[in-house]
Amino acid sequence: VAPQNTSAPRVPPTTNPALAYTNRTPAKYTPKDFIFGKVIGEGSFGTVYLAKDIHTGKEHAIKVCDKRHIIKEKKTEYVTREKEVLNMLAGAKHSFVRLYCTFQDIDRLYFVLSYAKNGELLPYINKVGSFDIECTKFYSAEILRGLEYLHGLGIIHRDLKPENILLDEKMHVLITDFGCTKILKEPEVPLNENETHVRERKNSFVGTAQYLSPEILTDRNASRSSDLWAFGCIIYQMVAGLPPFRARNDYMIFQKIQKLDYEVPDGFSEMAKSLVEQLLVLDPTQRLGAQDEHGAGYPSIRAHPFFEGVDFETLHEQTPPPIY
Ligand SMILES: Nc1ncnc2c1ncn2[C@@H]1O[C@H](COP(=O)(O)OP(=O)(O)OP(=O)(O)O)[C@@H](O)[C@H]1O
Ligand SMILES: O=C(O)C[C@H](Cc1nc2cc(Cl)cc(Cl)c2[nH]1)c1ccc(Cl)cc1
Ligand SMILES: O=C(O)C[C@H](Cc1nc2cc(Cl)cc(Cl)c2[nH]1)c1ccc(Cl)cc1
Repeated sequence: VAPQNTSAPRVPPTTNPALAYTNRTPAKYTPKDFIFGKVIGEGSFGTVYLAKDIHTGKEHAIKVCDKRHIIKEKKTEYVTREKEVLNMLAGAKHSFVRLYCTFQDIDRLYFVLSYAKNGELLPYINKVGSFDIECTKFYSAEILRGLEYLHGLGIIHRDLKPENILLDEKMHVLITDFGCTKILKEPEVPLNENETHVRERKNSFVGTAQYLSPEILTDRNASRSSDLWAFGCIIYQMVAGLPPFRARNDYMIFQKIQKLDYEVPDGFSEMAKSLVEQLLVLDPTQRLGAQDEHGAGYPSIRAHPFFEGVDFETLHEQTPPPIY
């Protein structure tokens, strides 16, 4: 406790909880260091709670996983790997849901994550129908920054879609990777020459198939370029309000993807159309950015006229354009 300054007038200890935070955080957290609030989501592993760190007042999303369930589902490997991935992302100053700390008690594992106060990106696209060009440029640029960082670490997301793009309090992008609710074991994807971190993938056909690239559908061999395809689908969706490959069921969606069967609606911005057309290319090696040198970001995508005027280096300091 700070030494009492005797010369100052005696004031009653504050009753304002905001001033009661010591900001001294414990070396190892326990559940008692948090005030658990409402449930913000039910996952396949456990429950995600809104929680407040009693030392800092900071809000977090805490993913609480039941150990017995993880063991029963034989998913300790997956959970351990997701923890590794999240730890690798800890260096990212932006763009990702971050893992602040982990701890356990007798029955549960606790992942203390950044809290995406404004939820998923998708409802914002649905609410306004489609983004104006300023919003599309800003949010595509923030997602691109995330992909550059992720691919720079040799990590491929493999399941990039609007549901995995969350928004923080200031409406900046926080990429995460919610596993699919049913996680079916899938043969280990072979490590390709430059991929250092193979993430065990759940059966990616569960959940939304609309953003899957042709190569994931056919030979399951994902590469960084698979994320560029998904990136193209998301840009299309921000402009058109709907994903490019739509059909009544997954099988028909797969057909359309493999035949590159999509239309660009009237009124679709020419610049965005040009960028989308260069990302939605069946041959992964021919997608814009696929030839860029690994680990040096995507200069050829940044250079596309669509991103004219975007300052990529200061995105996270900029105020996101209003979505209306
Ligand atoms: N960091 C977060 N901030 C805000 N909301 C979150 C956060 N993490 C999860 N949620 C919410 O909780 C819901 C469930 O999260 P969870 O990650 O468990 O989903 P899941 O798809 O079952 O993933 P997994 O299979 O890996 O558990 C999400 O759909 C999301 O709405
Ligand atoms: O303290 C650490 O970091 C290491 C432990 C390791 C660990 N203990 C486990 C117990 C079970 Cl039942 C399952 C997994 Cl995946 C487990 N992983 C741990 C604790 C909490 C969390 Cl969220 C992850 C891993
Ligand atoms: O918040 C979630 O549900 C996702 C996280 C894991 C997670 N995997 C990721 C992979 C990538 Cl590439 C990026 C982020 Cl931010 C990622 N986050 C997670 C944490 C714990 C467990 Cl048990 C499963 C998944």
